[in-house]
Amino acid sequence: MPKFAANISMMFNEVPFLDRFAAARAAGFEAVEFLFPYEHPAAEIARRLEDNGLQNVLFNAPPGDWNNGERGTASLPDRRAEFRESIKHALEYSVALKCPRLHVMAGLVPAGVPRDTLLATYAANLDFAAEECAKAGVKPVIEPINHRDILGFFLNTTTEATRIIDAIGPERLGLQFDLYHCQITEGDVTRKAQELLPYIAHMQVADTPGRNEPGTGEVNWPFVFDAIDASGYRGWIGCEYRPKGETLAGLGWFAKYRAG
Ligand SMILES: O=C(O)[C@@H](O)C(=O)CO
Ligand SMILES: [Mg+2]
Repeated sequence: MPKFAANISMMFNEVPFLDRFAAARAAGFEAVEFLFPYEHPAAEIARRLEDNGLQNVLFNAPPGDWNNGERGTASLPDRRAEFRESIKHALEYSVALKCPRLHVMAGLVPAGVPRDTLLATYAANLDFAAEECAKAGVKPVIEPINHRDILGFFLNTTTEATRIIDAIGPERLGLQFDLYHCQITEGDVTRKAQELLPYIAHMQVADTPGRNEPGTGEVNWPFVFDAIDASGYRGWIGCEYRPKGETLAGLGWFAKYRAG
């Protein structure tokens, strides 16, 4: 049976962030993921997890100035010192939250910098992240993102991602396989999920084209989820979607997967 984690950056926005843990648990989730925990003390988030019997399975390293459009610093040559600090800061949270995966975002391609320079920076930074994460028992992950949601993002395809993962070592760096981005950029999501299994350390889903809950768009999710399960994937699948209406009203698809 596939295991689903609620993405509480997108789901349960009816209540403030710290109250979304209880809301996710009440809806039948045993795990949560979110983009960024840094506005809240790690101890407070740890308490919410504990109080609600939830695991935290993924969050992102600090992405630079998110509110001003930045989407990660891992490929940016002039941000290496900041990148290193961001990984150390993230890992303090990983340890406190007992979170096994850390998403490291590549960043937006800056004008006038050769792609080779960005790639060399990306590789060096990911090697550093892998080293630091390993000491904390965490696996860093990278995610190819489509150009519609994040125009100009450095990492767009699973082929680019697996190339860099092979260079760093698949045991040190994993693929965050977001089927929503894959469906937009590449398609063939079921085959991709099966073929990329050796690289995948986390999955995420949303229906296309609207990025809403499974069943609101073009993908046959029961078929895809059955195939993922049959492939032997036993990791978490994050529900990284914007509910079309109320979060609870859109959880019909989840009824057959919820615990208990
Ligand atoms: O798919 C996404 O958008 C996210 O997983 C993310 O981490 C950054 O936007
Ligand atoms: Mg994603």
